Amino acid sequence: MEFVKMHGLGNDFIIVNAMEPPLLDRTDWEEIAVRMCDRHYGIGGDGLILVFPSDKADIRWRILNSDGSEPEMCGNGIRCLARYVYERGIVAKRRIEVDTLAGIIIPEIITDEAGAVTGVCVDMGEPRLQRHQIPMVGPEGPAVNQELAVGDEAVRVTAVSMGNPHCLIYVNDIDQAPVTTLGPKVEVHPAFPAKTNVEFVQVVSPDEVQMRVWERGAGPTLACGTGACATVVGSVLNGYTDRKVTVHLAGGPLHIEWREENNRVYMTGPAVEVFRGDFPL
Ligand SMILES: N[C@H](CCC[C@H](N)C(=O)O)C(=O)O
Repeated sequence: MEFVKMHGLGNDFIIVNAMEPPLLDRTDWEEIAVRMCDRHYGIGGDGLILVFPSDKADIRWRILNSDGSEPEMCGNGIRCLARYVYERGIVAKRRIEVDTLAGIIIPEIITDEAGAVTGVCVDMGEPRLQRHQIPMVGPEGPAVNQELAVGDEAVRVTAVSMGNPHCLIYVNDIDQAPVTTLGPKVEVHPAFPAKTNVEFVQVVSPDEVQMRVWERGAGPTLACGTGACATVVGSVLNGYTDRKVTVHLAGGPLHIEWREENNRVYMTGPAVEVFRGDFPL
């Protein structure tokens, strides 16, 4: 089975074109994702992206985490998908409509004067803030700067969904953030019935933050696109930043804007192809 390896700021994905039989008809993609994403026994990756035909958008995709779970959305992944289908002529348009579990998401290809792809801007849609939309247990309404008991710790959290759940924890020093200790505890906290991604955020200025992430179903990754979007929404709600923010991740910066006029979040960043190969099924 042919695949392409891509990444968005080091958040890396395996992409497979499943638009034709027999791949179109497979029902074991969760198991295949675990095998392909294994960094020792497989190709290695934070996730597997599958391209399918769609009757209501240009294409439909599935994104699977490296543990085989299926999130509603993935920001770095959809930039990689957009570049993949654009450069192969699968979708001969710069503005690509993708049918996802979070609704129709619209990446737009950015090129230089020579026509080379230099990045992707994605309309990530509107954030979801009501607890039932995260989902998060507790009194209905936005969860902004709420106290959450994690073991014998009391942590203040802000919860935002971009189709997938995010729990933001603000810290004073990003280099000391307990990503690999507190992250996995919050990921599976009973307050989040669908589990959650966990973002640690240090505010640098009204238009800059540092963020590190423990991802649901993938663990520590170098970048998280939906997490960066959630981080800006949460930072605005807490009064920490403006609506246009550079989110500095371990893998590099993402440019995020939560537009007041339409309540939609826009994410701009790179998508890079690393290698191609053939995986034995
Ligand atoms: N692990 C995430 C999905 C991937 C999100 C992240 N890689 C991104 O770029 O948005 C989840 O289960 O919600």
